[in-house]
Amino acid sequence: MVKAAVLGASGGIGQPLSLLLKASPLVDDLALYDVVNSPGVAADLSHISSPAKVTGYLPKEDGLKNTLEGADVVVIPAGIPRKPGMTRDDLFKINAGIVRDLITGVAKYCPKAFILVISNPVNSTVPIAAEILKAHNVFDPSRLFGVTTLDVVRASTFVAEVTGEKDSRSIVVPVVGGHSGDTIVPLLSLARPPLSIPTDKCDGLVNRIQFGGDEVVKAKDGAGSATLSMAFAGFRFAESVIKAVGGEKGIVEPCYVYLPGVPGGDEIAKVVGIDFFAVPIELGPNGVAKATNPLGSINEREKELLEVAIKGLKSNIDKGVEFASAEPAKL
Ligand SMILES: NC(=O)C1=CN([C@@H]2O[C@H](COP(=O)(O)OP(=O)(O)OC[C@H]3O[C@@H](n4cnc5c(N)ncnc54)[C@H](O)[C@@H]3O)[C@@H](O)[C@H]2O)C=CC1
Ligand SMILES: O=C([O-])CC(=O)C(=O)O
Repeated sequence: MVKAAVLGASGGIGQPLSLLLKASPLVDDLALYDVVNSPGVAADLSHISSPAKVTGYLPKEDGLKNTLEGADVVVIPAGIPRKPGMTRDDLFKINAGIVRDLITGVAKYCPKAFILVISNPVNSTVPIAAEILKAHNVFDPSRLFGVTTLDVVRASTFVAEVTGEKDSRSIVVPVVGGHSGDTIVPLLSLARPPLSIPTDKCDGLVNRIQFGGDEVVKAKDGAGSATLSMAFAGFRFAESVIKAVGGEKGIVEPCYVYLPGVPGGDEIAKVVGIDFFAVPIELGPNGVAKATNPLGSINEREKELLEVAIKGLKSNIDKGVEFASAEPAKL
């Protein structure tokens, strides 16, 4: 039995993500939570002929508790998205409190669940989540993930556009660091199969992967940011976690984790000098089975990108940690 919960299920990401989870044979029970419209989304999805039972809850009448009790996987796309001219950090003011309160619910009602944080700024919302879980004495770093899969998906897609590869799924690019602009570090030198792209084109590609989110924000022109590609990416990551927990071996997905607390992470934390960082993670029955370190063999250009990313991440992480200790949840 796998119960998945989506917090922020009525939103631009929440709805298509919930659709993909409902369509998945790997999910038996799907609980949807939002401050608006979640019973409607649940009623709609419940007519789909797939195994998952779907329920929808609002905050009233213990909605968060009912959503989370018994949940194995909790996916969190709740919060406001960007408009043109905004950075992800501009979302902190509103989304930090939303994530803090939802994670407090997770700590109380399903402390052993795998938690997948999509809400931006991921660089800061994941440290907030960690602090809240710590405060409740239920923090298991192997079960808390910042979802950076969209960066990996974009890397495959954009590289394929340059190389002419028809099936972008066959291109795997490790993307490390964080999830915003120059904290995103695509490691093209470690792509599989190896790439033969001229250096000048590499710089353009790296920039497109780092700022791919801006392309969508600009094109949507005030109506939000990536939702459908994020639903695809979020589902891919959730499915990977569910499969690994179910015993499937060899699943590796880059994601943003608390390095000192996960197997193999301590050494990488020493190299980068910060605690939260995305690296390729081998998933297993308990979440993170092993953090892998691709940084030993990167090229000089990538080392420069890494340095910039670490600087930005440091302040994003500190901001999240400070917020969580200054403004503990009121729930
Ligand atoms: N990690 C990533 O790669 C990506 C992250 N995002 C982020 O995902 C978040 C959601 O984006 P969209 O779905 O486009 O926004 P949206 O505005 O369409 O949907 C957000 C949903 O969250 C709900 N919500 C707000 N406060 C809530 C609360 N306290 N409890 C439960 N639900 C609540 C809203 O009612 C709404 O339905 C944004 O912060 C966005 O920046 C977006 C794309 C990629
Ligand atoms: O750009 C945004 O604000 C949404 C996001 O995180 C992405 O598309 O990568």
